[in-house]
Amino acid sequence: MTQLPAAQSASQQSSDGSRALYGGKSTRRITVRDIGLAKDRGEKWPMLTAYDAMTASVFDEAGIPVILVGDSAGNCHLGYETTVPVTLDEMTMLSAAVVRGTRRSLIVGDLPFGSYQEGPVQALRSATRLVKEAGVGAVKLEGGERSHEQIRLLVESGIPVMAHIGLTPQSVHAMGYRVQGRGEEAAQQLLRDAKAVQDAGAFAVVLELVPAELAAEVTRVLHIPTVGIGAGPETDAQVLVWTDMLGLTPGRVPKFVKQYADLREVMTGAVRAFADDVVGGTFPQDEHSVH
Ligand SMILES: Nc1nc(=O)c2c([nH]1)NC[C@@H]1CN(c3ccc(C(=O)N[C@@H](CCC(=O)O)C(=O)O)cc3)CN21
Ligand SMILES: CC(C)C(=O)C(=O)O
Ligand SMILES: [Mg+2]
Repeated sequence: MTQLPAAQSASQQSSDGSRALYGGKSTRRITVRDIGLAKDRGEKWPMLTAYDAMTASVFDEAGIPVILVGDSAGNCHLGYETTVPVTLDEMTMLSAAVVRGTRRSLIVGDLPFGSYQEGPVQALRSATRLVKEAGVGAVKLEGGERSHEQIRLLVESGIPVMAHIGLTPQSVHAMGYRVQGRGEEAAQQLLRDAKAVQDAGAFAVVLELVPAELAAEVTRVLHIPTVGIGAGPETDAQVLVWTDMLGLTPGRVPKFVKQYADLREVMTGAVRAFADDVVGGTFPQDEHSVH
């Protein structure tokens, strides 16, 4: 039996930030339990999507505690128009790559459209693939009251579930990409959805494109963490699609995106410099050659 050094066990009981999800000392893989404890401490945390091992390794090394292998891979990685065509085979392959590229981040795999809507048994079969074949620590699925039986069976089976309510993009053909929870009736429905996923055992819930005041109320009422995207500043966590926040997504991005870099411009400049060098005969030079 290895004994914990005294200094380490003392620091784990302190409130000096050493246990923080972001900026903390621990190098082991983060668990859903750690996520729950962060809410009790009032600690906010960041989440980003990733769809490949290399990008995920950057976020892991930067200390991002939770990485979502989102089905936004459909439009951000695989070239589809929406998330609707994404298959469970595709999500399994991308999730496995993200797990392989990371050491500390909790990896959440998105269940794609059609892989859980038939019912709890189908949901369990699909989630089991992401856990066994890809190695994710949790799965995410869309829907509040309508998905509570799926959430309950997964959680009873030992698979942690992140729920996702408000705008649920897999339902784009039914609801469009519109703000959810506006008006008294829609706000009551969102609150019922939030309580339903918490009661079913979800460890966290994404609130997408809901009014900031309503997201704040849901965050106060729930004991599980809320993860906002277009849901104002009061949620326990914030998530963005990585290609949006780093300026790689072509064309228009949603209004809730803050762009922290312009990777499309950086990459275009570098690629043109390479092409100019090749055409002009200035690459390769002697240092890039073998003799
Ligand atoms: N690149 C990307 N970023 C995302 O955030 C994202 C995806 N893809 N794909 C999956 C879902 C779909 N999401 C979306 C898609 C469109 C809007 C959108 O058009 N929103 C309008 C506001 C609409 C309204 O006010 O009712 C906007 O201008 O922000 C929002 C979220 C979020 N997710
Ligand atoms: C936008 C987030 C929450 C998502 O579900 C995705 O990236 O697929
Ligand atoms: Mg998704």
